[in-house]
Amino acid sequence: MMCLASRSPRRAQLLRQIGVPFWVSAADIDETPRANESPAVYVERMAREKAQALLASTNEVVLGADTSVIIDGQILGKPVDEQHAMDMLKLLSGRSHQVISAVALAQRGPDGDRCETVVVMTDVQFAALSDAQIRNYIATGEPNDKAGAYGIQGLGAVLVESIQGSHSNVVGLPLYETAQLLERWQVPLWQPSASQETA
Ligand SMILES: Cc1cn([C@H]2C[C@H](O)[C@@H](COP(=O)(O)OP(=O)(O)OP(=O)(O)O)O2)c(=O)[nH]c1=O
Repeated sequence: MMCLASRSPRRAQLLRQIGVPFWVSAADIDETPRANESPAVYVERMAREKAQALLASTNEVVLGADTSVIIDGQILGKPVDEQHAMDMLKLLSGRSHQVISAVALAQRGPDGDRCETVVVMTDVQFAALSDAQIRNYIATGEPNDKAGAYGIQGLGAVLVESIQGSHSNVVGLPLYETAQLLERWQVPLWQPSASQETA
């Protein structure tokens, strides 16, 4: 059975949505971007390192993923505190930004490790937010564990005017592209036993 190398409840739910059976095991990796590393390269490297970190402990296919918000060439990860969340939401207010997610599949093999990645970008147009709206949103606690300090799948839907591209990519796992990758690796989808919780 596939291993999901992620502590994100969103990623687990998205995988269940498409009926992929999996178990969860996550390792800690250093998530610091390298000097002059482009956002797409960084996000892809993070997905790969999250998956590869588990190859020492399983022979199964491992899926790792990473999501970052990009604005003005800057990579926004998760806010470290409320001030940081406020700064991020002010920056996003009234503008469009990119959400980049990468998915990596990795597996040990007799002839060496295998790894394949896919990187997906979605444009997100934010509404113009008042300071009071930003404060109220932060007070809900939703921004805490999310790249760019918002969740499009939750209360944050109110802040998003429109998107161009994949919605699941913004939530943390681009389902169409992930399914294509899984099919190439012959990992089964649409298994009834895996999708019960979201049916
Ligand atoms: C932009 C956006 C991000 N997010 C979340 C998805 C990711 O969980 C998180 C980005 O952080 P990540 O570092 O990509 O993932 P994670 O630390 O939550 O989980 P793991 O590394 O164990 O896989 O932000 C949303 O849930 N909704 C959104 O609209």
